[in-house]
Amino acid sequence: MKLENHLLSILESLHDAVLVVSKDGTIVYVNTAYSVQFGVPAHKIINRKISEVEPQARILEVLKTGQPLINDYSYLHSLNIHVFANITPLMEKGELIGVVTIMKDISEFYALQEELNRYKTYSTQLEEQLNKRIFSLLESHAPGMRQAVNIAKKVASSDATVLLFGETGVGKEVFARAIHEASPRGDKPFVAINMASLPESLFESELFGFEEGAFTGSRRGGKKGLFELANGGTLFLDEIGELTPFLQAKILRVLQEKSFIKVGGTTTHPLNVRIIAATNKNLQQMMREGKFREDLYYRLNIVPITIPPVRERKQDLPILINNILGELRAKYKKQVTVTQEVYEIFECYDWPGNVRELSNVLERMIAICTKSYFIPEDIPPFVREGTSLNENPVRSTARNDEKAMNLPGIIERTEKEMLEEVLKTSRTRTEAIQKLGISRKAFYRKLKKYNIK
Ligand SMILES: Nc1ncnc2c1ncn2[C@@H]1O[C@H](COP(=O)(O)OP(=O)(O)OP(=O)(O)O)[C@@H](O)[C@H]1O
Repeated sequence: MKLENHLLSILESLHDAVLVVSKDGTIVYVNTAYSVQFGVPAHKIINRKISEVEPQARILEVLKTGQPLINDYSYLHSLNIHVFANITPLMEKGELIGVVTIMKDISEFYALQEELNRYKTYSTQLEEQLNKRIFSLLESHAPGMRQAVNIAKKVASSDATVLLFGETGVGKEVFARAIHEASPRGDKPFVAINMASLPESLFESELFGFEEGAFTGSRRGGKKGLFELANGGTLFLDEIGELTPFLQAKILRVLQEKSFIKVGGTTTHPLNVRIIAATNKNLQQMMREGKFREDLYYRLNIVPITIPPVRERKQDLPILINNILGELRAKYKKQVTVTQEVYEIFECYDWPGNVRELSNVLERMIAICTKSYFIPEDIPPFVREGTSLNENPVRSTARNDEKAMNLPGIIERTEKEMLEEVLKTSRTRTEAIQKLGISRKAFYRKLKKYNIK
């Protein structure tokens, strides 16, 4: 078979549209696929100039440059379609004699792509809204806390292991739950395990479960362990710093092998969980002292997030109080508000037990409160006293007798002296505000109250 004789038949048999223009831009050929796909009979287009038919045709560019355009997207105004085309110069003896275009109508694909993009935008918006709701408890004005929340939001969508650092009661579990809920595993279980409360003897059966007959008196049908209950979801390993070296080795093996064997069993069960661990211990220090395994530390410390204590984010007290009171109001069926004086006393306390302590204090206050607002007298004495005692132990000890006589007066005097002292040793008022750890508003209110210029 002599191919040259059959070239036209070959072009006619193609399913892609073919259009050939001569050097001067005249359309000299379109194949049947072109006419069928675009609904243009050959006689209506042949001998017309491409520049008239489609003034912005990319073919004109190839005619001008002699350079091919491969997999080139364009929109054909004359036909109202989107096409992908290979536009190739036809050369003879080194000279351009025309251009051949092979195109595919991708309008349907294009429409689907557009729809997909619309859905993607919509799902991103929904995800953002969901994230906003999930992380709403962790809203903050403090840079350290905002940074922690931002990392949590970013890492939520992945399966990366997260290690949460923070003092007791800062909200490590609240963070872990938020990361879980915002993750693709959000509709699967979230299982929290407090490592400090697990005795070594029960560790394996609690975590891995046991098979029927694993030991005398073991339950019929065996028992699922926490690892199995968390399957597909998130496992929150709280107080990881409390694990004994023996248990550290056990946990490490499971994390390395991503599988576990039930007590009394031989079958290996795959572990499909996302791990979030938390500690209030300095794990690096523990590693240096040989109390925490390095390999376990590095396996857990993929994405570390440090949650600052409340004393470093006192500007968040109104948000935290609002969050907590929201629940307490419903629980106690009382509509209680917080007065400015109460805020100010709260701001001066260091909250060593962090959000948990704040929550307990508010609950204690709401439980005994008979008015529709809290006043300083509703605040437990240790918080009110902490206001002056924490700030200057020497001065407060010296005034113990006086304190017993007139506590509010002493608090005020001490506060005034502290303000004057901090102002004296600060270059700017902003610096003083930072040192005092109170809001700008509270700072200026106090200056006015004590007539400090
Ligand atoms: N941002 C917040 N808004 C409202 N309540 C919060 C917030 N953060 C924490 N809490 C509440 O404070 C208490 C302590 O929080 P959580 O248990 O998450 O702290 P933790 O750091 O895990 O504590 P621990 O170190 O003792 O395990 C809980 O009752 C929790 O609901």
